[in-house]
Amino acid sequence: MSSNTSLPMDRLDVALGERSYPIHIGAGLLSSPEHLVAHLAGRQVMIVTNDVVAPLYLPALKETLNARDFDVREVILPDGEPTKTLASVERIWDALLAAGFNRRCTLIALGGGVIGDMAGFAAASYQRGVAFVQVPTTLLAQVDSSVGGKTGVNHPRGKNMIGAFWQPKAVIVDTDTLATLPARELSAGLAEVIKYGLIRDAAFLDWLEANMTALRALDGGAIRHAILRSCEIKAEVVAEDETEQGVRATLNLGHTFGHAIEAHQGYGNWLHGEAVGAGTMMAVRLSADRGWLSEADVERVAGVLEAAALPTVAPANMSAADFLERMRLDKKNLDDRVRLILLESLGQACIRDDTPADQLDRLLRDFSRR
Ligand SMILES: NC(=O)c1ccc[n+]([C@@H]2O[C@H](COP(=O)([O-])OP(=O)(O)OC[C@H]3O[C@@H](n4cnc5c(N)ncnc54)[C@H](O)[C@@H]3O)[C@@H](O)[C@H]2O)c1
Ligand SMILES: O=C(O)C(=O)C[C@@H](O)[C@H](O)[C@H](O)COP(=O)(O)O
Ligand SMILES: [Zn+2]
Repeated sequence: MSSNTSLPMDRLDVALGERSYPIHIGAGLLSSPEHLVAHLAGRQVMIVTNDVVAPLYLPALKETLNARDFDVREVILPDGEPTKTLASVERIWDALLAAGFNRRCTLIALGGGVIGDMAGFAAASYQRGVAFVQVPTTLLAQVDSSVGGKTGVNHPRGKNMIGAFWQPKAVIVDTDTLATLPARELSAGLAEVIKYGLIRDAAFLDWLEANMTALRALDGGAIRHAILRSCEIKAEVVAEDETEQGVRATLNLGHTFGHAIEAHQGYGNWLHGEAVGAGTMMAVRLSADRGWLSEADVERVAGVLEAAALPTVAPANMSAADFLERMRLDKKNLDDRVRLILLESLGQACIRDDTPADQLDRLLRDFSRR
């Protein structure tokens, strides 16, 4: 732990050469904006947020930046996954142009993953690229979406189909913001936390099983450890493979199925983390069908997902054909094979495009029948 303010704080770095950046994690960081201010490119600052987060956290952030003489503007978008569209990004571009902001401006993404992904894409594309800082306020954004530079929007045919890799200048995680997060959203974030244990750290999975009650009760120590270990794993993977040529794809465990669920159900009806929960169960079942996991492993994963109050079955209204139609469009596919993230063991992921068609079909039918 490093501490260069009066607040206890952890610091990690995402090692990407000249695009490297810090992740600061601590309680109350929004009220001590030094870390944020250090990463603002010039005086022009555009805060991008939504109408749920704005009343909670925008006034204090604006006040501290105004007090330091920044030219602070804001865009307040409607809440939710349905607004993760190019039209919303256009609203951010419009606000930047209306303010006369130049290439030395900085965007601040204040909110969950939806805001972070859109603000990041607006930053990647405004005047061919300006700085942005992530201030994630959901657990999901604090453990996953704020780190790694995947930015973009949804297309009706598929999740995150339009976007760019564009790294933030810093990630500022104020764990106090989780106090206002609805329980359903906390569970959605836990899906990505569980993912890290499954793909890369069996000991972390053991720890999650033992600490799920504390996490759901927002125990400070447990939350801090979960965020720190998740960010460490994500930073490590991203540093190894920034643009998903290989190992980064393992961060997609459960997502091929999950993204199909989100798009098919209509964006926002199943939360991203909920769809990833069900999708993870499908990937785990398939890994067992392929002979890599035991039935006891499958039960363990179902147990930890259920303890996090996440779904472990697919939506009743989705057929195998519905799944396959969406899965064929997945960004990981390189030719006409479906590329899936599976588990060789709990804590060890693999990337496979050799699932026999009849085995995949049986899995999809089994999950569709539940
Ligand atoms: N870029 C990446 O690497 C990456 C990784 C994972 C997920 N994602 C994307 O992130 C999105 C999901 O992010 P999310 O789960 O944060 O959803 P979200 O951004 O919709 O936020 C969830 C809900 O919580 C509200 N909220 C945010 N902070 C709050 C707070 N502190 N108190 C009360 N309410 C608060 C939001 O307004 C929203 O209603 C999806 O679009 C997903 O595709 C991206
Ligand atoms: O950072 C990554 O890489 C991930 O895959 C993290 C995922 O949790 C996240 O949902 C991501 O947005 C999915 O990316 P996509 O390329 O499958 O759209
Ligand atoms: Zn995800």
